[in-house]
Amino acid sequence: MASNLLLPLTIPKITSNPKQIHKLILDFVSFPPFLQHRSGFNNCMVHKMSVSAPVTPATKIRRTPSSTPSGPRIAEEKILVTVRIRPLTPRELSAYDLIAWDCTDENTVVSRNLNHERHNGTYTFDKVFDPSCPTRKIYEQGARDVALSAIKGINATIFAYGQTSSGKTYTMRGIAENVIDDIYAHIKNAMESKFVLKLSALEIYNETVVDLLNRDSGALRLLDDPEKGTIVEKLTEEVIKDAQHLRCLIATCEAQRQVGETSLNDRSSRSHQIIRLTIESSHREESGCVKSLLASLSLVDLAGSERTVQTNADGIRLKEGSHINRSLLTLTTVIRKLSVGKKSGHIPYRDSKLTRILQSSLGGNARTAIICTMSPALSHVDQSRNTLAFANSAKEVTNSAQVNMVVGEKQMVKHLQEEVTRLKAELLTPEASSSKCLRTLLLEKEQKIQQMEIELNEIKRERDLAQSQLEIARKLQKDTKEPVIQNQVAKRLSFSDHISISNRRTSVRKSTQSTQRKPLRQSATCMDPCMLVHEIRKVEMRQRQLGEEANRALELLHKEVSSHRLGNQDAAETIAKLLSDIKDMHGISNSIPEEIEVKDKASLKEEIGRLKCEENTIASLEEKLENVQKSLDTLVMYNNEEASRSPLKTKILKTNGKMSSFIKSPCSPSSSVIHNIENMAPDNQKIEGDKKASTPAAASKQPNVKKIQMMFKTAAEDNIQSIKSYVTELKERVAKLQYQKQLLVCQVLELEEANDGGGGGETDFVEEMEYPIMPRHLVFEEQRNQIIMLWHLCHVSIIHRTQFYMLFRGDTADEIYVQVELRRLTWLEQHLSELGNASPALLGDEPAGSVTSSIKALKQEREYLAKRVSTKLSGEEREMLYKKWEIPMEGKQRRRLQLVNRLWTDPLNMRHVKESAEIVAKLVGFCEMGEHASKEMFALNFVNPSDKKAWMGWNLISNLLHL
Ligand SMILES: Nc1ncnc2c1ncn2[C@@H]1O[C@H](COP(=O)(O)OP(=O)(O)OP(=O)(O)O)[C@@H](O)[C@H]1O
Repeated sequence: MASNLLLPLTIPKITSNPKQIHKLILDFVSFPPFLQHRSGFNNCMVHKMSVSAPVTPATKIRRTPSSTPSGPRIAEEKILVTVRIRPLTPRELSAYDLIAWDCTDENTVVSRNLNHERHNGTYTFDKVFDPSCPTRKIYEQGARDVALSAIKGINATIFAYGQTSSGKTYTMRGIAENVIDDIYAHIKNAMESKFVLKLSALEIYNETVVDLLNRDSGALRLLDDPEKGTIVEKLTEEVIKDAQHLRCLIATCEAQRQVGETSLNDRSSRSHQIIRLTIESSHREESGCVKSLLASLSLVDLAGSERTVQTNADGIRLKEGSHINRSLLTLTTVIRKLSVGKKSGHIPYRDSKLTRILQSSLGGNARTAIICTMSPALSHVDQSRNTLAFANSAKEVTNSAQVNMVVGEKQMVKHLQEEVTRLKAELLTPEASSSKCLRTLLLEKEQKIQQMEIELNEIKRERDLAQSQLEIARKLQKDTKEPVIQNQVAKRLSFSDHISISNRRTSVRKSTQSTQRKPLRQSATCMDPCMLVHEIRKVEMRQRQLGEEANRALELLHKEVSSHRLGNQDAAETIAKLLSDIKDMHGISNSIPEEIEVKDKASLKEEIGRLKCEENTIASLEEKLENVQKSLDTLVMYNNEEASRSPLKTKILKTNGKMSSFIKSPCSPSSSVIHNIENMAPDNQKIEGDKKASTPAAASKQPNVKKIQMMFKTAAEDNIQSIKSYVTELKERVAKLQYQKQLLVCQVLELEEANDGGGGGETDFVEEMEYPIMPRHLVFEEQRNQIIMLWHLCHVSIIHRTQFYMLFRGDTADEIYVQVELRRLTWLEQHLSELGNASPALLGDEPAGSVTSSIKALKQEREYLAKRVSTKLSGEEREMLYKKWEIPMEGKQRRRLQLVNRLWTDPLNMRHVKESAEIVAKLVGFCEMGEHASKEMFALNFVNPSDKKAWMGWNLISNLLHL
């Protein structure tokens, strides 16, 4: 869409004042090279500069301070969100529909709560317009400021969002009219500038992009341009001659757009329409050099969300409605995630063509205003609530708009050369009177111009260098996700590198401060913080394991020592100390949090702080191990002394039982020896008896007892020795871990420095990263929303939906079922749409037949459930539901069917989904089934308690499989 946007620049007369030219060039290069965004057009440089877009007090745009204190500032601004309530339509008036909303002031809309719900809805926005408000006012207060930014080189987007028939097209038509008037009024007044306006227009119909200025070109492809973002291939762009021409083209686009009749709107837009006006303004500034501003204004009229029950859509309208709802669901998800901020993780722009095309307007380089339109009618209250919920999220989304400036370098150089030639010519034909003075002056000028030419070349060279650096940085950033860099990280962590940590840290700091600062910082920036934090986590886990191992070792030691029954106060103290030491160690390792999500810069900083604190903790861990080792040495010494001083016989024999428990420990290094001892002396009592015996038999056992003593002593020493070496080993491992961790800290510090010290461009690298880890509950919620939409699109049994919805709440064990369901439904939906798009001649009646039979099955299912309403719901419950779901007073049977027909019809409204599931669950006695409703039944098939396959989406799959 953006291709061929730029016309060759025409240069008005340029000043010959070298000072001014020089200043302009300095202006031009005063932005770091990484901010000099190179456009796709030859010989032009597009600058993105900070925006100081005027903010009228009336619009009350919320602004947040720039996140980059130094360097060029990028203005961050929240999306301007307004709400327009239209008057009741003749259709609503004739149905005696009630008004359900009040605008209590110019920022607040309140639900009248005619349904007596517990929560009264009050919503506040930048502006709220009541039904009497004319479009001119809506334009002035909710769109003009943003729209006219396009004249100043800032991309702008205005879009209307709302349910079908809420007045989006009506509003956008008025906005476009006003924009055209204002833009041409501005052009008329800006005599010093030249404007080139171009128009392109497209619609997204059933997920197909169509050129509204040339429908014959068929479906257009979306391409990803690394610099320009998503572009539409081969989209026509018309150069606008004047206001009348522009109006005419917009009218043509409107006439080309897909429109159809539904029960809610005679002329319902069945596609999303995007009209893009590109404005390029070149003007002569005081400095006299050419600069152009280039921006686009997108006017977006979305198709409206619709409930099948209300539109009574079938056939082609149903298919259109499904596509509309689906892309709006993606838009809602994108907005919801953007509103949460960086914690939200991946933003699914690519899930629909609409969000791909609008990506830069949603959280990107544009100023955006959204006008949410809604019907005041009570019959649409749920849909209006959805719109307001969308508006609520949208008002939290922040954009970073920049001025897009274009400078034609070739023209500048050419002009300078012309200037030199002109001055030379003047020199050759001097006027007699002032010849000398003029000659000197011209010589001076010539010198200056030469100097400037040199400078210009230098600037060009710098720019090329910066661009190539940027390319390398980008490439590196891409590469960080690949194994090569992971290997590099691993290399950096390897212990073969014997440079001391402090040296390394100093060298890192020095190098970042040196003249080589940029490449180093770039490489640091390219290190994925997630990867670093992941490495730190691994180290911490190993530390925890070491703590546990040390704990086990000390417990063994404790058993070993107590088995000797030293009975000595010193030894008891030693043991107590050892145990408390090891507990401390364990505590330290346990105090390391298992999981910290590091998703944004703030938490990364927190993480760095925590790591810094932990250096002390690790030091104390080392100290404790040192103490443990000392204590062990003491024990060994004590043991040896004891062995030489007093016979251990009695004590050892008495503790035989305890030793055996130690023997069985897998850590015992002398189990075979002790095992022999066990066989030789199986019972304390017996040996005690033996000891006292004076019979020859008893006497014959005396040498055995000595042998046993010796063996016990050796075994005990062996054990202590092996535990000692084990502790030494642990100590070494902790030291290694500390080294490893400090390396990581160094890397994180590098990263921090690179982020803090760098200009906006480098910060962007980090901020733009999409962190892959997303909390499980959010993933589940996301997937469940998709499933709900797919159920709706594939006409899956509502009993199946209910059971699935009620059973799977996001436990870890549910993941597999959710995956299976999602895959199966995605497959089904894809096949349905493929069949839907295929030529009927190729397929005969099959796809239509499959869909029809599913819809029929769903209808039968609803009839079945309607019959159960009177038996499964009490009279009171029924009345309450009729009231709540606005079921008109008609025959009993009809009311029941109407109630059931409304269940599971609004996949975008989670409250509706939950309530529907609860009602269906009651109707089929799902709550009573309790444990019988096993999750496993979802593993293979769509299910239904009554086993009527016709009700399942399954029969649809079977049909498809037979194609
Ligand atoms: N502010 C308003 N004042 C008077 N009439 C309005 C207003 N807004 C909308 N209408 C009328 O309401 C009807 C529906 O409006 P419109 O076609 O603009 O809705 P929409 O949201 O674009 O619907 P869809 O999504 O189905 O295309 C039209 O007849 C339109 O003239």
